[in-house]
Amino acid sequence: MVFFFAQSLSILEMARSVSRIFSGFRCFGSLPFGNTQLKTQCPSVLFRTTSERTVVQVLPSIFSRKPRDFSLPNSSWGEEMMRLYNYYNSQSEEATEGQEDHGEQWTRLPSYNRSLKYATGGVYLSKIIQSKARLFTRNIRDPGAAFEYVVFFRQDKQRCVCVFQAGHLLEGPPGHVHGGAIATMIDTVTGTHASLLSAPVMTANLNINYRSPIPLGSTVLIESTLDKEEGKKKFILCSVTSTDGSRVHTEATALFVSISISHLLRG
Ligand SMILES: CCCCCCCCCCCCCCCC(=O)SCCNC(=O)CCNC(=O)[C@H](O)C(C)(C)COP(=O)(O)OP(=O)(O)OC[C@H]1O[C@@H](n2cnc3c(N)ncnc32)[C@H](O)[C@@H]1OP(=O)(O)O
Repeated sequence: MVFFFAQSLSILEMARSVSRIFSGFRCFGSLPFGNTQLKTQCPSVLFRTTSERTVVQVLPSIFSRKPRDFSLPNSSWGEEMMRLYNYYNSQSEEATEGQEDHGEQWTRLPSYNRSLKYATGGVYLSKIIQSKARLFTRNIRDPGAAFEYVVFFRQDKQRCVCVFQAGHLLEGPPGHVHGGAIATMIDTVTGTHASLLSAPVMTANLNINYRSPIPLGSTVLIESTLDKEEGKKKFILCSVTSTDGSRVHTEATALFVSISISHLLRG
């Protein structure tokens, strides 16, 4: 279960927004959740029952520990993964001060192993929903064993590109990546894209055509573009190709629907 807060903003605002996602939930207000209400008061967070008994009060220092950003290079990243990371990263420097930013550069999106833990107040939502919850794609400790990926976003083109290296634990057909693992990555990239447009969102529909198998251990590009927006619906197109673009592995369309937080808490 994943949700995030972001707005469609200029690229500099976007970068700030990305870092805010995980420090978000500040001044979250109160949320209806069965008989329990979560009330935040900046700078401290109060978690109360309906009888107004304070269960715990937390100071901001608890949230200051910096989480690991899994979208940064590690020793398992192969040559092609590093080459593409460096390529997109070299085009993603922040605009210098005073320079107008039109979102014409790539922005690398950080990626953590929990959706909620590092959000101010979110730790309590995390406890309510499931205290041991971890992001599906980031829950295998052995670097390189499963999903190694980094997502970049370009606002002016409404495009995400993900460099994905598929580890040995993702085997489906012998020597090749499992279709469910490919679907997971498509959902992740298109879901990230949709959430940048308006969050929180959930996948309503995902259509996938598998065109050619992806060799295990290889690096591929997953690209998403915004097809159209209709009210709270976001239609996203996605393709998975070899890194030189010569081979189409997978094509997909995805529909995301904006939801309210209470939709998630209802279960
Ligand atoms: C800055 C950012 C950094 C990002 C940092 C990243 C953090 C890391 C990222 C990881 C990213 C992972 C992303 C994973 C995302 C999931 O995997 S979500 C999990 C899988 N999805 C689910 O479990 C969803 C289950 N379904 C539901 O909850 C509800 O059916 C939905 C989808 C929310 C829709 O319910 P609803 O809000 O009541 O909407 P409803 O009124 O029924 O329909 C609204 C509209 O959508 C249409 N619709 C609804 N469902 C469908 C459907 N299946 N097909 C076609 N149309 C549909 C309706 O027809 C309606 O259309 P209109 O009449 O408005 O034209």
